[in-house]
Amino acid sequence: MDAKALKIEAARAALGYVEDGMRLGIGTGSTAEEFVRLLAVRVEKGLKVIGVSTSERTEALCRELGVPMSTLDETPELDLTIDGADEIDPELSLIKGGGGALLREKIVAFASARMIVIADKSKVVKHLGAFALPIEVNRFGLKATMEEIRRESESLGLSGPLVLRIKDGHPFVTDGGHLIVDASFGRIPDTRALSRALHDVPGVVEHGLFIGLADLAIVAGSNGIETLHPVDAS
Ligand SMILES: O=C(CO)[C@H](O)[C@H](O)COP(=O)(O)O
Repeated sequence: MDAKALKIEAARAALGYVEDGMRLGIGTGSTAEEFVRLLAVRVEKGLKVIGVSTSERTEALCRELGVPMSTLDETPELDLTIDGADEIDPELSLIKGGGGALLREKIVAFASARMIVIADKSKVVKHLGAFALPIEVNRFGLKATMEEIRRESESLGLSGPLVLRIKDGHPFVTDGGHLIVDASFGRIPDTRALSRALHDVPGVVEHGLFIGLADLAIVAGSNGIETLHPVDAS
């Protein structure tokens, strides 16, 4: 099975957790998009849900396919969020933001009673950090912010290139109007310490470490679907 087929299988399995009447957070990325396509088919057949999207891109797809949508302001408490991830560790801590939607994704996940991550098996790792950590930053004072990120991360023994994300020859701009810096730290031994350190930098809006948010990961591999629960590392 190719990666797309695996994403569809993970999305299909996640649909089994969606119940009539649910308020659903809907993620961003190619796996989340497969989920939206399958959800739309169920909605057409009569499933009643209301969605809150994590990006303009997802919002547009949901509306195009007829999934009823709300906003987080109208619907501030959600039953379940289903979203993809760039990396998933055994605690179900995640790196997210490969698609640049990490801020809204985190706000929506926090507003949800449960979060289910859907992915193909290649996203499952022992330790987070091989995938460059996306950090959403304010445009103002970009260089000073990058310098401060460097200092904070070095104080934790982390180093590596910090690269401003570019798309089509221009800085990538998030739905919130911010920029993304991708930090290639390599293995991140203490994700909580790094999260705190990054939040100490005033120009950092949010980062792509999702710690303690995911309740379940549904991963699809060549041997089928696996359902992963967080392994307590404390
Ligand atoms: O965090 C994300 C977007 O900000 C995505 O969920 C993540 O990048 C995974 O994307 P894909 O399903 O396309 O591999």
